[in-house]
Amino acid sequence: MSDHIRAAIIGSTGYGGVELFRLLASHPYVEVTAVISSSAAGTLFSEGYPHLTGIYAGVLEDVNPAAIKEKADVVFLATPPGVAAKLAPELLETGLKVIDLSGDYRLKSPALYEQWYKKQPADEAYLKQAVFGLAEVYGERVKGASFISNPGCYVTATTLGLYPAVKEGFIDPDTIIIDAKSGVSGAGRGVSLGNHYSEVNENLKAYKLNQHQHIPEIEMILSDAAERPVVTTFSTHLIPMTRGIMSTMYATVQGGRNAADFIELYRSFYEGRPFVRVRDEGILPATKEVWGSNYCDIGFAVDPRTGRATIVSVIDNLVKGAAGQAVQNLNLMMGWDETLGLRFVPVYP
Ligand SMILES: NC(=O)C1=CN([C@@H]2O[C@H](COP(=O)(O)OP(=O)(O)OC[C@H]3O[C@@H](n4cnc5c(N)ncnc54)[C@H](OP(=O)(O)O)[C@@H]3O)[C@@H](O)[C@H]2O)C=CC1
Ligand SMILES: CC(=O)N[C@@H](CCC(=O)OP(=O)(O)O)C(=O)O
Repeated sequence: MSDHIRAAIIGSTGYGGVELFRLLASHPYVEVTAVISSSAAGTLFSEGYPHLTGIYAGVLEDVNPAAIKEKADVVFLATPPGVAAKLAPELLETGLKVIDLSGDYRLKSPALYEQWYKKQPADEAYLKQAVFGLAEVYGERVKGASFISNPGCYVTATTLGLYPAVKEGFIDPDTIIIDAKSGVSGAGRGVSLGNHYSEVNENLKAYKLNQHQHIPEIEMILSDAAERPVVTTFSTHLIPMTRGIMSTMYATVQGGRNAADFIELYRSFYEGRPFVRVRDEGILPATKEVWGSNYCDIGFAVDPRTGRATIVSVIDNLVKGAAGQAVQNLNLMMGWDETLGLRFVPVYP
């Protein structure tokens, strides 16, 4: 077990990449030795991100696997879909450890990836090699791995909120409906018509209904929990805030369980996992309560009149939904305490 490593970030000019930099900059065992850009190499990192003035004096570097290997032991890919599919094999072949934040290695079926992402899938041998890092569920597999595929942001909030109830038969998996909402940083730093200020401000929009690329990833995890195929309705909405995801999930309760039973199950399932916090009965979490942190907070309401449970799960999309969970996975990979570099209180208000 090593106690110091050097990290490179590809896609550092994006929101996921710059959030990785923020977290790694205060990690006790990690030094960021390269920030990489495919379009702005040679310019100062702080030029695009003035909040880093006086914090990181280095320039952005080219995407060159051999050169990255000279400077780093682990590389994070915070790049758009399709980039890691091509780049990760080359990075792995140099001997680098790789943590990919994109969706390129999450689905193990190339055909399924092509269907939902409309892009050329990664090589099947590398798809098999990538360990899916939903840390609180598959953390044991992450330990000692050298290639991690970090889960999607919506997927993290949703499946941490559903997995114990499906696994233990508290809800009927065939009745699940997921209503999810994200802040605009979930769409990355690039500007498009759908996410500029006057389109988003004072507005609430549903998008990608029945077509969201996270649907097969959610179904992969729920099917694993149920030990049979599960399909689900998953609806996404864009809300006028910067960070945060709330997944509100509805399902028919089995076995007459009440909210107290759910709370007891979840507290037991996530015991010893410091980043999942289960609210007391009658208290539902809000996105602001996890803002800037690696927490996933979960609350329950069970309606005896309808026989349905409502599960509310919140995360910060850029932390637990992306960079924070990637750092958590690095900690698990390296055999370190999973909270290293992530022990901070949410920003409030
Ligand atoms: N935003 C979020 O909340 C979450 C994002 N993700 C995933 O993480 C990844 C990054 O997302 P996000 O940071 O939001 O996106 P951004 O659009 O903000 O950033 C992506 C960065 O990737 C770089 N890039 C683009 N093309 C290439 C290429 N061919 N080779 C190398 N680098 C390239 C660009 O930088 P440059 O031009 O400088 O190279 C760009 O800044 C995506 O796959 C996203 O789906 C996952 C969970 C949550
Ligand atoms: C608000 C918003 O647009 N969010 C993005 C989340 C994208 C993402 O995180 O993509 P992958 O996890 O698939 O890499 C979306 O809904 O597509």
